[in-house]
Amino acid sequence: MVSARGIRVVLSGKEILDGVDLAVAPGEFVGLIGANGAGKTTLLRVLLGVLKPSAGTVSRPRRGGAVSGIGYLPQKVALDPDAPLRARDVVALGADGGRLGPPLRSATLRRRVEETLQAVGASQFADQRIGELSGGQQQRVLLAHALISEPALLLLDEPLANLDPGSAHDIVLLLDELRRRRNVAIVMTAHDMNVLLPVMDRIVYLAAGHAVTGPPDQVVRTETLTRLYGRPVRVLRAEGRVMVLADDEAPQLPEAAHHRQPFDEPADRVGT
Ligand SMILES: Nc1ncnc2c1ncn2[C@@H]1O[C@H](COP(=O)(O)OP(=O)(O)OP(=O)(O)O)[C@@H](O)[C@H]1O
Repeated sequence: MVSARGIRVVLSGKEILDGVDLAVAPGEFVGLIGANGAGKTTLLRVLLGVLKPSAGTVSRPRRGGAVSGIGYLPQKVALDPDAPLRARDVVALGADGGRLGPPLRSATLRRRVEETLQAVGASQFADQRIGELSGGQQQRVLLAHALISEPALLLLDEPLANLDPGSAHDIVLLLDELRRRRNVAIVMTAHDMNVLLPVMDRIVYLAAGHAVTGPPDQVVRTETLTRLYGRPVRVLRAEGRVMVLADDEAPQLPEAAHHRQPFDEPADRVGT
């Protein structure tokens, strides 16, 4: 679906990624996990093709001989609260982005918009102005915008940011259902891997410019992440949640829940 080999990215003379490999199969759910500044957005932009790596190769889904079929939801979407756009208009705007050939006829477009709004559970607020919607409702609309061109691959940059835990859980379940129903592959970044643990097939854990990839229970282990970070970390599991702490912080667990960890905004915050 998409594969990247030996990705190295240098920005303003600083090495951000080095030797990152990744391959995503159709219908697979991949979580791209890492602390602030670990390089998650950078890697997504490389996969999308808007950032050329300093070294390495990427192959992307093809449709009719041309590279196409990627839906992208950026981390920051500036939605003008006063824009005279209804949710359904925002979805329709995504319709022709990834397609080849003539634009969709209006009846076909209307039907597709309806179906996509329904798929993401946004039909009931389809006629409201986008600026009037809550964060979670907007996120559903933006997902529909990314989905309407029927991409084979969805690249989602922090789609759960600013959502309450209930809404985040709903969006994750929705994505899981979509990838099963449509066989769309999903690569999604997140700080807190916990919400993704029930659905992720694979994790790409980024730290110190490098990545480890594999099933979550193999990647999220003390010895694996200690090697990746290049310093001692401890993986703790409690009440079905996983936490990654600097080794010397681990015994002070209850306190650590309220303080920043040595890893600036660690990938998996305690108690979040
Ligand atoms: N255009 C740029 N020029 C120089 N450095 C950059 C540029 N874009 C990003 N960086 C740096 O690259 C590193 C990785 O940034 P990136 O946005 O990929 O991280 P991230 O894992 O997505 O972080 P976050 O979780 O905070 O969104 C950061 O140190 C950032 O400052």
